[in-house]
Amino acid sequence: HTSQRPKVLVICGSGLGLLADGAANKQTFRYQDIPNFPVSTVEGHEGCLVFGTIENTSCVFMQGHFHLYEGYSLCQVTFPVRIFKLIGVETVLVTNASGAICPDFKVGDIMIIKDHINLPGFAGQHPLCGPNDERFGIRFPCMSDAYSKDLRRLTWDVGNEIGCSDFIREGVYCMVSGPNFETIAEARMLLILGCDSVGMSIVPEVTVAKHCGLRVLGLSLITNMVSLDYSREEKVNHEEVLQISKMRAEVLQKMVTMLISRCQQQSINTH
Ligand SMILES: O=P(O)(O)O[C@@H]1C[C@H](O)[C@@H](CO)O1
Ligand code: HPA
Repeated sequence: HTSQRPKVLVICGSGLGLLADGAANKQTFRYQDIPNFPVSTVEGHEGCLVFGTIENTSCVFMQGHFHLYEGYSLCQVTFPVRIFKLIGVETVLVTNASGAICPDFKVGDIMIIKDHINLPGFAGQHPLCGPNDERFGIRFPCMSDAYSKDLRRLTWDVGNEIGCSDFIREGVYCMVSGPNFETIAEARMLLILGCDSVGMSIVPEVTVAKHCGLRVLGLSLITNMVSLDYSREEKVNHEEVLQISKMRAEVLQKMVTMLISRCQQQSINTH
């Protein structure tokens, strides 16, 4: 149904579907119309695939991704990554919303993901469990360099250029299954474990992407401060998460669009 053969996949997190707005020649498909594709069940995830071009790079945007808490298996959650690998994607740019564990972070910060902690993976909820399909990758993939150093460096440069270096951070993202937000004791544990932010997504997709040799960049928008203190009165909710995503969507879209065109100029992604 499309003649586009994207080289870049952008996965849009909660409230970040607008990231596709920077693309030209758009062609949109609803997940529900694609055979065997999961559908989005969460507010802030439109459930559309948008094909388009940025400069001369063919891209596909997933407006909405899938979560364990929706009842999907990790095989279903990561299914699109494998599809796009087969279609010819070489680079995956994942975005999501997360809560800050690092007390120095502020709401609205954009965290470049340097590394992650796969907490569900520790408990056996891992997308690579089961027979290994050698066509995609090896049985025991290395995960110590999941997030491309080149792309992280480029993100800092682009961030400086568009004047948002004040709210760019770099850190460790921890995935929990959700759907509840963390208890204070859990948040304190995550701080001790070395997490800078916590969320409910993208680690399975990144793991599968790395397994099949894709280059990965992860950007996590800090939408709330996670309570580490019993005396703190504020309570996090999804509406607040979506409100902050909306507030930063435009700048993130600018960043993502520039990153993709710079990648092409510097031939970082599509070699
Ligand atoms: O971008 P994601 O989907 O990771 O966003 C977070 C996790 C939950 O889906 C939701 C909670 O507000 O936001
Ligand atoms: O505080 C949070 N915890 C888990 N997931 C999240 N997604 C956005 N904020 C949060």
